[in-house]
Amino acid sequence: MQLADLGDVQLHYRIDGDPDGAPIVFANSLGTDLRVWDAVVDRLPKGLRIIRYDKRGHGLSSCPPAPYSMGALVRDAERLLDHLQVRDCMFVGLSIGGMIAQGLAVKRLDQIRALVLSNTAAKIGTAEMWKERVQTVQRDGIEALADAVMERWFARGFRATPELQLWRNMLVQQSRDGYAGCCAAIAGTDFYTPTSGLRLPCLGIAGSEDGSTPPDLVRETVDLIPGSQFHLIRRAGHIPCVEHPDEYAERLTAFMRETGHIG
Ligand SMILES: O=C(O)CC1=CCC(=O)O1
Repeated sequence: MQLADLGDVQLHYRIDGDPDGAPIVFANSLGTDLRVWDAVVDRLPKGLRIIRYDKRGHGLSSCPPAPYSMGALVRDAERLLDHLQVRDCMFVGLSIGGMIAQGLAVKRLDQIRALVLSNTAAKIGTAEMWKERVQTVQRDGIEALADAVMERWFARGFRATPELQLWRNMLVQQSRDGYAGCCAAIAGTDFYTPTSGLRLPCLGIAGSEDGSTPPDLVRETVDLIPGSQFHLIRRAGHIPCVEHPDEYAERLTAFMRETGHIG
C-alpha cells in the first residue's frame, strides 16, 4: 500500500508480484477501489509486476474538489506510470478505467503496448444522465443510488449472495465529491474519434447482463481498433472481475500469451 504524491493529488497504489516482471496495470470503475481486482490478481501467473491504483476521489487516494475532467484522470494515470517507471504495460481498464485506458493509449503509446477494455465504451451514457446523477449524489448522497447501481454491477444470481453487501458498502463509502467528480468526467467524454486512430492489440470484455455498458456497446468500441478481440462473460454484470474472476483471469492470461506480453 503506497502513495504517489503528484502535487495536486496523491494516488494510492499497490504493487504485487515480481518487481522485474512484465507490467500489468489495472484501473477500476466509478464508485469502486482497487479491491475489485483482488480475486483476479490472485489468479494471474507468477512473474508479473501487477500495479493497481485508486483514481482521484476514490479509495485511499486524495479527493481534490469536483468536478474532474477526463484529461485530469488520464494525466493522473500517466504521471503515476512515469513515477513508477512503467513502459510497455498491458493496461486493463474497467468502465471509467477503460476510458482512462483509451485516453492514455492515445497520449502515451510508449507506456501501453496492449489494452484491455472491460465493460467500457468510447462514450458512456448521455451528459444529461450524468448531470442528473451528480445532482442526486450531491443532494442525497451515494446511498440514494446504491440499489440501482447494484442491479447494473451484478447479475441476478450474484445479487442473491451475501457478498453483495460488501460491494454495496464499498460503493457507499466512497467520497461523494470523488464520485460526482468522476461522473462529470464521464459526461464530458467522447473518445470515438481518438480511439478509432489507435493501433495496438486490444481485448474487449463484456458482461451479458451489464446494465451500464451492454455487450453491443463494448463491441462497438473495441471494433474501432482493427484486429481487436472480444470476450463475453455470461451471467455477469458490469464488474465481471468480481463475479467471475476465474474466467476473467484466464482470458487476461491467454491475451498476455497471445500478444507476447508473457512467454
Ligand atoms: O454506475 C454505473 O452505472 C457503472 C459505471 C458507469 C461508468 C463507470 O465507471 O461505472
